[in-house]
Amino acid sequence: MLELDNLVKSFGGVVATDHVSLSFAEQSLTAIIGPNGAGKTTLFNLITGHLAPTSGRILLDGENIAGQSPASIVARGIGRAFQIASIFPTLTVEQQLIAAVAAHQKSNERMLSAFPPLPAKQRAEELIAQLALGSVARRRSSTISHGDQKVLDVGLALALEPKVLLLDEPTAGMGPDERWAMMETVQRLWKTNGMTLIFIEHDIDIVFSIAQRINVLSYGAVLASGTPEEIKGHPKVIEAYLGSEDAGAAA
Ligand SMILES: Nc1ncnc2c1ncn2[C@@H]1O[C@H](COP(=O)(O)OP(=O)(O)OP(=O)(O)O)[C@@H](O)[C@H]1O
Repeated sequence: MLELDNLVKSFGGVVATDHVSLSFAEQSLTAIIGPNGAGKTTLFNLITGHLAPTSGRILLDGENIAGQSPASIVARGIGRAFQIASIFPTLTVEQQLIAAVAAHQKSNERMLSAFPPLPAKQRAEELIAQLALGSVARRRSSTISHGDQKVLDVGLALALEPKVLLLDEPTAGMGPDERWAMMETVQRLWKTNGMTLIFIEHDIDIVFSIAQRINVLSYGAVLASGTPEEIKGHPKVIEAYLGSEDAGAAA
């Protein structure tokens, strides 16, 4: 349903995205990995409309959305978690989710008029339960843990009911236990909400245990794409990315 076709993005002489062709099946869970500077975030910025590609197509359900504005791409169902929980530090977790749900319902008013949505508060409560944020729901977001703030960021993206959700390093800045808890939450949300989820992650253990498919980028290009088993045994990946220690483990 989401397909990148020969996508290229150059910044002057730097080719950050080098003829990338990838497809993401509906309701799949895919990780994007690669060394620093491999072009992972650039790829997300192209998909969300924050960057226009130099060439190539981004097909969502067959329609080319490459170069459209971020707002129009969000409206088409591609969401992304940003660090927005910290932008409204005086609002509680619950207030932020209610505001996000209400804003989404407002923007879809005409479309939804035939099917009245749940009241925003009720939908926000559902999200709080899914996000396991019940114990902090009435606290200002500036006073909750870094991990909970990142979960709230995911929830604010989910309030827009995306078909495709992009998460750029959801576990960044977390300790090991918090990382696994975060990824369990992400996995649960993915299963419950029936969406296509694509995440960038540096923690290889998390990637191999959670992702259904893994795309490896190197110097902007796709080095390998496959299931965790295929990627673990891929000679180019072992050589360029996993290193000799993991090569031994993967053998
Ligand atoms: N706005 C920009 N202007 C110029 N060069 C850029 C810009 N954005 C990214 N680049 C370059 O494009 C390449 C890919 O960067 P990108 O941030 O996409 O990599 P990444 O894989 O996300 O890295 P990291 O893991 O460090 O976040 C790098 O060489 C980077 O310097």
